[in-house]
Amino acid sequence: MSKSNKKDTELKRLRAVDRAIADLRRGLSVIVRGEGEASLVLATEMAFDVELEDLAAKSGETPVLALTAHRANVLHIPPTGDDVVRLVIEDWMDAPLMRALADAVHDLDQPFRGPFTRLKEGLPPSISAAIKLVKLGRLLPSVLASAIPIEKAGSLAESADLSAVDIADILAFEETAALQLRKVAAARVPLQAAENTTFYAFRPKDGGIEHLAIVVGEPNRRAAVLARLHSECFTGDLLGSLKCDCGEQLRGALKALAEEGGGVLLYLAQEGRGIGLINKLRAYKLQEQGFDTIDANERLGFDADERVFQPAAEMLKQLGFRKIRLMTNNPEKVEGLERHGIEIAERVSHTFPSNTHNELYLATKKKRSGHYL
Ligand SMILES: Nc1nc2c(ncn2[C@@H]2O[C@H](COP(=O)(O)OP(=O)(O)OP(=O)(O)O)[C@@H](O)[C@H]2O)c(=O)[nH]1
Ligand SMILES: [Zn+2]
Repeated sequence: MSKSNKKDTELKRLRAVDRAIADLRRGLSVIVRGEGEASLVLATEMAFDVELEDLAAKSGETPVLALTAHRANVLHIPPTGDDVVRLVIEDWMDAPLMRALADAVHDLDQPFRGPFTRLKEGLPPSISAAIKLVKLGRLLPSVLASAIPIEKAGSLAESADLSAVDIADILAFEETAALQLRKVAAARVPLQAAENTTFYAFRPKDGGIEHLAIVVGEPNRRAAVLARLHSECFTGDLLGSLKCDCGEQLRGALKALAEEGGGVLLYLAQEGRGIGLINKLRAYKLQEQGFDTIDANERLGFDADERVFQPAAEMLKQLGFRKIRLMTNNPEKVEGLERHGIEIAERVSHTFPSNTHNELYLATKKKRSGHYL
């Protein structure tokens, strides 16, 4: 395949995933196609009567409800050995119950009816990929899925005006988007903490999720450059939430970079460790109920940390920073960057005093996530 054809194909694939995400977020069903099998899927949190009727009408089948193994465990559904667990939809299960199965916020005030019947054999890869797809859309990781014959997927997509996306494209999405990142804007923005500062905006070629690199001063690219990877935190960065240490870490990093005379801060669109702001607020609600930051993520069905570090590595490389001194307490950031070709010459501790609201959060990161603190 020629270089330009390959690029066209990659863009088409990114676009197919992006379109499917947009539709799922609107409560529309989409087709996920695998090798010889396909599913029509709907995000469970968007399942109301109308959407469920539409799903059944289009597929001609009763769907199954798919959850992650984390979420199934919380619902006391025994494991199946797969990452995704499917439940049979029974007559007594209505739309509010289905949504409540996906959303842990009501676990304590609405004890679930049951027993549930789970399907133990033959998990279709299209359902696992659909869970990945709703996660990419920052929705709760649960779908309603009906099997459709693969040979009918194309005609159904056309006749019902549905998005159709291949499993392989969903699985490759984050990596492809990261490798397609390019600088689309650069401007000097003097900051209180660092007057000589330039912002670079990176955007994948398909117009997907944008990230920022903030270069302070004049970093010496021949030496290991002081660097910080900061995941977006609307509550902490902008509003000074006391539940986390993000605001202090952000401002502290800029100050340290200025004192050093040069360095780089990546501001990554990975709100809530990659689960998105709405899901982070759901996790905070669970934290009000007494669960810690990791259990809250897992009760919602997510992993403790859903971030990938390829976009960060790609931005560093494009800016000419191949060797860095990384300000972090998180061993996964060090490993994640190294895996993608960035040399970490040194890990620089990046700790700030706790307050009464974030004490437990910081202690949990140390105790359960292996953070150096
Ligand atoms: N899901 C979830 N995300 C949170 C919570 N508290 C903070 N965050 C998010 O966690 C991210 C903070 O990440 P970082 O500042 O990179 O922190 P870190 O992974 O602890 O690593 P270092 O600060 O580098 O040591 C931001 O995206 C926050 O929105 C929480 O309780 N739940
Ligand atoms: Zn935060």
